[in-house]
Amino acid sequence: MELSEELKSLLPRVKGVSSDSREVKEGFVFFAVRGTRFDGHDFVREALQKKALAVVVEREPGFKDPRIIKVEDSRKALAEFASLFYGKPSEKLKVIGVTGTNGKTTTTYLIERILVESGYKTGLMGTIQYRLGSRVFGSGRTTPDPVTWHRTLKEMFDNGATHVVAEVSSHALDQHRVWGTKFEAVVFTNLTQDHLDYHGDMESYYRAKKKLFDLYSYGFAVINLDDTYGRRLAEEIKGNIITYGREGILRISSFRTDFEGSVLELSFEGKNYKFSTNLIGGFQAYNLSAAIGYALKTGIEPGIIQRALQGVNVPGRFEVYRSDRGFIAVVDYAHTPDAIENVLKTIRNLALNKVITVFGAGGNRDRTKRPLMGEVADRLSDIVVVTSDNPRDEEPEMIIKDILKGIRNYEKVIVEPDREKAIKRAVELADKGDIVAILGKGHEDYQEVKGIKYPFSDAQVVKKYI
Ligand SMILES: CC(=O)N[C@H]1[C@@H](OP(=O)(O)OP(=O)(O)OC[C@H]2O[C@@H](n3ccc(=O)[nH]c3=O)[C@H](O)[C@@H]2O)O[C@H](CO)[C@@H](O)[C@@H]1O[C@H](C)C(=O)N[C@@H](C)C(=O)N[C@H](CCC(=O)O)C(=O)O
Ligand SMILES: Nc1ncnc2c1ncn2[C@@H]1O[C@H](COP(=O)(O)OP(=O)(O)OP(=O)(O)O)[C@@H](O)[C@H]1O
Ligand SMILES: N[C@H](CCC[C@H](N)C(=O)O)C(=O)O
Ligand SMILES: [Mg+2]
Repeated sequence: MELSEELKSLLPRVKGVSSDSREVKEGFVFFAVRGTRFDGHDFVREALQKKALAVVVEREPGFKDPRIIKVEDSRKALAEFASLFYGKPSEKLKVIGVTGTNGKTTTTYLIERILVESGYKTGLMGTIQYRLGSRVFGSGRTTPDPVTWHRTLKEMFDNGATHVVAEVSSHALDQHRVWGTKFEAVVFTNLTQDHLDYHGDMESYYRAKKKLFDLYSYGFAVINLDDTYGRRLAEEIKGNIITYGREGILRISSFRTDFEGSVLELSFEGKNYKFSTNLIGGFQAYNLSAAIGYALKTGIEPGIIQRALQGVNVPGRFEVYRSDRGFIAVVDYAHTPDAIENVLKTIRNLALNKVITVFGAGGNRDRTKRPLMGEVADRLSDIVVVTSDNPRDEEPEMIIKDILKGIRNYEKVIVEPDREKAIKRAVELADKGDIVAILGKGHEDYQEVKGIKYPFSDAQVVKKYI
């Protein structure tokens, strides 16, 4: 989508860009976008009163002003304009976008490690934070609004970055948060149930993800062929695609994992490779394959890839804590049915004795995944402690009720809405050879209740009681 000459002609005089009237100052261009809670068009007058240079709307606000400019899609116009305002940073960098239900954070950390090991100054943007090396540029949404997105790319470029690896969420794609970005490569990890509260159904969820592969410009795509939607995507899009999986162009031939780490054997373009990593979990075969596929395609030496994979640290993903009472606790970010299935299958295989699972579900998120999470935890655990995650604006007891609907063996279930008490209880129940899985919050250092983020960390609580 091209911006109008009228809009482009403003650029030399623009002092700032925003879609939030509360941030507008003199000389800003304000973009009115319709959202889930507000309609930005209700704040056009406020922006004009604050001496905005121009106000971009999708529909006439019911009064005239020479500064009002009408466009077809104000979200796209906002992102495109922000990109121009910040000097089209994605065209000065190599931007790698990773999307999918699970594995985005892990895969971006893997690619960042490999690029840094190769000597590239590499930015990272995603769920945990936006950083360049140890310098943090922000945090918040997994993928931020368009102004934050393009500004952060510019700031990273100004600080010497040559590459930026970023998670691109389905919400972001649906809201055109990264519109106007040119990608070096785009990666699809998998698509399983999550965020149906927002997308409504899996088809819409898939269509949102697919935008990254058919509406954006990129050099090549890396797609998981062992995922149903990945296979469909690889068939539906045209372009330079590297598939990965048991039958991919990058073919996984074997994978072993235990508490010491994992070994992946694969073949790619007629050569066989063997990589070892400190990461643990059967599902890591796929995150590793996506990252290695990107690296090999861009000509990074296997020896450098191997060195990078030895020391990967993804906060809150399969963090292992050992007790001197002979059991292990694992803190992990799994908060969807598929993620819980994947992490508990690995834990089931590694446990010498019982598996005790502690988890809840986020409030103001997909309600329909809750019983499915309960069913998986029930099937793969010996004891299940159902507790709270981030209740947000919902009642914890109501969220727990939704989860219990998926559980059949009530004799193995303990309900404890207080997350610290739930973890304490699980650790007290653990015997030698057991594994206690504490799922859903991972790296999060807060518990969000009715708009307030109270300090809370699974890892801190585990260390207190283990
Ligand atoms: C459902 C959703 O994605 N909402 C995001 C979206 O808000 P929205 O478009 O619905 O905006 P709104 O709040 O209705 O307001 C509409 C417009 O009016 C403007 N406004 C509003 C008030 C006012 O006084 N003046 C004014 O101009 C707002 O600035 C906005 O532009 O755009 C906002 C600005 O970028 C985001 O902060 C907000 O994230 C909410 C808080 C959120 O919780 N989002 C989560 C679900 C999310 O985005 N998650 C994904 C995926 C997570 C993952 O799976 O990893 C993520 O990328 O983080
Ligand atoms: N490739 C994968 N397939 C299935 N499950 C995975 C995969 N990678 C990680 N997981 C599980 O999903 C959890 C989330 O992983 P990660 O944070 O990398 O995903 P994400 O896509 O960034 O999630 P989010 O969308 O919530 O930010 C992990 O803690 C692990 O339990
Ligand atoms: N512990 C969080 C993880 C989800 C966070 C992110 N994926 C989102 O949906 O905002 C929750 O279940 O609420
Ligand atoms: Mg993430």
